[in-house]
Amino acid sequence: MSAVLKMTDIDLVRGEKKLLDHVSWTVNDSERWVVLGPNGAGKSTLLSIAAARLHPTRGSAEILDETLGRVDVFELRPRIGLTSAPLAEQIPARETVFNTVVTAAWGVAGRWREQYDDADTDRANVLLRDWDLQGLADRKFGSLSSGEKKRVLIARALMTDPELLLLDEPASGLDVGGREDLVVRLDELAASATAPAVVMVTHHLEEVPENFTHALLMRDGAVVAAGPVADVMTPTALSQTYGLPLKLVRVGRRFAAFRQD
Ligand SMILES: Nc1ncnc2c1ncn2[C@@H]1O[C@H](COP(=O)(O)OP(=O)(O)OP(=O)(O)O)[C@@H](O)[C@H]1O
Repeated sequence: MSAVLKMTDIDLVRGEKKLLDHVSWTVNDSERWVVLGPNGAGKSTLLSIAAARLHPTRGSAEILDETLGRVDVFELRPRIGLTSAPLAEQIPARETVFNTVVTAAWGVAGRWREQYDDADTDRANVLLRDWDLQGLADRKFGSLSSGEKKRVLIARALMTDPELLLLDEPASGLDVGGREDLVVRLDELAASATAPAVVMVTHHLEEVPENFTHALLMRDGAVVAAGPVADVMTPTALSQTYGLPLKLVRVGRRFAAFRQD
């Protein structure tokens, strides 16, 4: 077991505001983490540091054995898969599904004059098959349903065969059927011994796949609790995180939370 992510005493300050406050967190290569916390808790900010898109103001962030600030982030980023709403917005609506996936090999969002070799094409085709997208390869990204777009973006994030996969609210905006379809697919990924380490930010406990192993709870830029799901996903820790009394319901190895009156 080795660490793919090691944050030590990280602060991130913008103006007067501390977006992250003394955050220490380690993710090992076989782990699948969910990050939970109320709006504005700092989840996306933390993920942006893990994705080598933001630097901490203080503290150290080691990503895949490289230290942020001492590494060329353009060499590091292809080793990290990322999906997020801002990245999705960069995909041109007229781009095809195949090109949306394959262009991740060059780290660009729209195909232009880059050359792709057979290995790139083969990898993109495997991912389209794995994510049940082969029938949509020639469709324009902008014409897809929300669920199809989410699958394309995850396939794209996996294009470079990353060692760390970061998913920022991958199921946002999906209906129950779309959510369940995605949760099952993410669960299969989480259960796979060949999958990279996974970190997923979500607002909804129902979206946590069964095979996710660890949870990080955040509030006001700070860590409330971090560790194995069984230790961390408790009514007490979740109530503290969200600032209201919560009842936790377990269905098998899935969760839901409701206000405790
Ligand atoms: N550049 C910035 N300057 C000042 N404040 C910022 C900046 N970027 C983010 N923030 C603030 O930092 C806080 C944390 O934002 P972040 O997006 O990380 O939270 P989050 O937990 O992902 O929230 P949500 O669940 O609503 O997406 C928010 O209060 C946000 O307004």
